[in-house]
Amino acid sequence: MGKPLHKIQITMDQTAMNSLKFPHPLHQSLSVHHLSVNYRGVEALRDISLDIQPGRLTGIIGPNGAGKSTLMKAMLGLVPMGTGSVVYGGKPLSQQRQRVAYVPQRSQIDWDYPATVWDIVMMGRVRKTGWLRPFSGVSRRIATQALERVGMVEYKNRPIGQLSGGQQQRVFLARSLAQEAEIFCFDEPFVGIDQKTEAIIFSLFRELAASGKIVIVINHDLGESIVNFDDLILLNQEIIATGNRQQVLKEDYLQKAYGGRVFFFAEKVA
Ligand SMILES: Nc1ncnc2c1ncn2[C@@H]1O[C@H](COP(=O)(O)OP(=O)(O)OP(=O)(O)O)[C@@H](O)[C@H]1O
Repeated sequence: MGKPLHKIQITMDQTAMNSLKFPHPLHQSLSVHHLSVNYRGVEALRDISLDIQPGRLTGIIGPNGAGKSTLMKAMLGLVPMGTGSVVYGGKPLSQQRQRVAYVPQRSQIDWDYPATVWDIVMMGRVRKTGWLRPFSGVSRRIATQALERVGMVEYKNRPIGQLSGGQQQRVFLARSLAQEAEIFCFDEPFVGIDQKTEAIIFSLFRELAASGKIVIVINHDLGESIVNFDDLILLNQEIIATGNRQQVLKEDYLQKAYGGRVFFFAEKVA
């Protein structure tokens, strides 16, 4: 590939540079072994096995109904697995929920819930603080810093329902930052947001990955933004392909996942 190769080179150099700049003390991958999920007898996921690496921005892609959200939820113990296991640092992830920050799809959040921006971000500190205990000064500082990082600190007293979609997404991102997690999971964070906010969110994801976190993002959009991902999991009930972006964005894999509906764009974005 003459022209696209140039693009690949730049991205690979960037990733390599990040690894050098930010050593990853944890170096623990997240491993999924033979995971399957059935909803009332209907198979949603079949025999999924994969490894997700820290320090990389990992995207889960696939057509509507492929099981992307189900995979994320099953990994986090939010829907029951039929078979399989999910292991992090030698232990089941379900026993280590405090290490995980999860932001669900917008449609699964009750935006009429009477909470301010500050309330939402402080929810990220509840596990570290304990229920019904007052938040410490440290927790308040961490929450403020998280809001500053997403550029939302001046909105801290606003009811969450009164913000735009992009602002709401940034607040939930701040809540996940306040959790000080090791594994970050985002289900379709770019739905209904403008390109500027998308760029801000991607740069935060990249920062998280560069600091050695596991960052997993479901992304239904196969447009140019796909170049932001280091690794991809291409799914359609089963794994079609996993690996780095160049390994996954191949015409035959995409056609297998999407059928005839996908036009060949792999050279352009890989
Ligand atoms: N709670 C549920 N009960 C029954 N079936 C479900 C449930 N949740 C999802 N499914 C089914 O499981 C399959 C996978 O759904 P899932 O939401 O994981 O796919 P997805 O890839 O995230 O889709 P989309 O891109 O449309 O969000 C679909 O056929 C869906 O209808």
